[in-house]
Amino acid sequence: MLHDLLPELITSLMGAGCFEDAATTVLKDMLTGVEAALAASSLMGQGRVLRGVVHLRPEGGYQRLFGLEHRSGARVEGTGYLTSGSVWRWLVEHRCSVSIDVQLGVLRPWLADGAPAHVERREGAGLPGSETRERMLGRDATHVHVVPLRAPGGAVEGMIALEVSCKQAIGGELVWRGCYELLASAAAPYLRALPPRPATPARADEFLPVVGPTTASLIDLLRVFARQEETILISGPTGAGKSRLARWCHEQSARRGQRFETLDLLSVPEDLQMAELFGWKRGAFTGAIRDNPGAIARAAQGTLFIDEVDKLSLKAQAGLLHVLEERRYRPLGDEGSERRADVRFLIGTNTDLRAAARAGRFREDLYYRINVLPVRLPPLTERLDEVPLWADYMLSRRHREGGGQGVARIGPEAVKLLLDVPWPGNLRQLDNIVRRAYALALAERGGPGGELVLQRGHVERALAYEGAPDEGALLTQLWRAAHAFVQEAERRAREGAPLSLELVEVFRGLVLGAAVRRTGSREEAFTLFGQQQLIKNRNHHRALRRELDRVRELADKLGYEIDPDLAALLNEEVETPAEGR
Ligand SMILES: Nc1ncnc2c1ncn2[C@@H]1O[C@H](COP(=O)(O)OP(=O)(O)OP(=O)(O)O)[C@@H](O)[C@H]1O
Repeated sequence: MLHDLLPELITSLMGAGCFEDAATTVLKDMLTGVEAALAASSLMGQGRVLRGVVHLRPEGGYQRLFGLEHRSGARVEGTGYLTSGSVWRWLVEHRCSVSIDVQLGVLRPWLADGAPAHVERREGAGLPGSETRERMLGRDATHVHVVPLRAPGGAVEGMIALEVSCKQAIGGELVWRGCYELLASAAAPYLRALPPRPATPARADEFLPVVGPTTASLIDLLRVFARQEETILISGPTGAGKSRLARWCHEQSARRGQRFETLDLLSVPEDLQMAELFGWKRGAFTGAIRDNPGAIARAAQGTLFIDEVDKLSLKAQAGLLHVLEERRYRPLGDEGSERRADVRFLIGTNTDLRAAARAGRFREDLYYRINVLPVRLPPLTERLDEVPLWADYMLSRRHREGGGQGVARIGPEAVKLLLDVPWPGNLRQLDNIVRRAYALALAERGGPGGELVLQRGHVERALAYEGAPDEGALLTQLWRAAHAFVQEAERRAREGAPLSLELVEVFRGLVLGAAVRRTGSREEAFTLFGQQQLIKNRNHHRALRRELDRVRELADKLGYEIDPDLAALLNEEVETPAEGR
């Protein structure tokens, strides 16, 4: 009986040095239990135990995956075995074990300690989709038993899946006798707390030039995920490297060599999201003067990375859900039948999608559909061991690009300083700092040349620029604001109340207004933009009022609630001091 194995299991777990040791221990016991149950049943000699897999995936992303399988009479490690996203969802919600008849797609919940609940769920959430079933059958699994791994508060943070091949039991009863939940509870604290086995030095490459000790196990996991066809959800703060990692996943997948497309939803106005995704036929909407294939068609046979997925409108979310489930889509304005979407989807976000789903901003079903293989890329401050490596890589790249000879390296004091920066902009910010520091070092030396060492002073000065907005980023933000403006104008035009182009000039008023609020002085605000002459003639009050009138006019026209700071400014400006002429 599995019960009898418990004391020995705990002793072994106490001696385990890493997650993989603990996973091996508990899987061995469970697989032995399944074998014994099969042998004691009427199916004796008719079924085979295939493998067990431990998944550790607390909220936020997968942390570990480990499998043990029977091969030629021996148990060997294997990791590429995923269970079903919908079963995971079911487990999180119901927190009890389930067994799945893969062929029939029947899911049977079990009560604690192996008593089957008398419910057969043939419909609704929890049933593995047909793709998942095919994948499981493809590796011979006809029956899967899934046991939750719980955190102390009861939340499910992982699962153990045991797979059996027994064609005779399809549609019938495969008996999972034993107390798998008990063993899982005993093992859960060790599985959650033990560190991963020290990873073999990760291979850096052209697409992922740095893999530090902290992310090595995450990258190993992602390498396994990349080879599947399932959707990977990459979350992480802005600038952490999600887009580059998505590209790397494509290069690790069977689709490498095919197209890799990115659809960054931050730069696509809501009205055009569906069109950008699915493409359109000429005349599908005003301005559609020729056919456009759309991102899915452009990525055909390859990979499509949809970044900032949380920016999708609810309508476009429904469209994406359809294409993820049915693998079919139709371009806008196309009267023909739906087209097949032969694309592997990778999804990026820097927000908490689960929270967005709870708040009703993101469809829950879509969240679960894309949350099959979630990974969280930590902020740079959680992987400080990578800072010197990335800085070194970025510096050498810059040096090479600039035609520099010899090596460029970072002095030890400069490295120390880099380790103290909070890095809100993550790798992107680090790259900017390194570029600036390099430019300063070059300027100091009087131009390019041979070997170069970045000193602490260079980095200090580069960091001092941080408060100042990067010109490129500023232009990008203006570009996005322009899109938002045009989108609003389009909406109004459809309603027969077009916005006047004059109102575009509202931006000047907003800038001056912001300057007044920040400096607390009209004079300082105008001086900031070189308008001393206006001040001298005491015309700046009138100029400001004119500009702010435009802002007021736009605010009235749009009828939206405006930022309280802006509202205060507009009210404050009603009275204007005496002016010159
Ligand atoms: N694998 C990489 N190789 C080279 N540079 C990288 C890599 N990953 C990140 N970087 C650096 O970090 C910057 C940000 O990376 P990336 O655009 O992938 O981040 P992100 O997480 O997708 O950001 P956002 O959420 O803002 O889209 C890059 O422009 C580059 O300077």
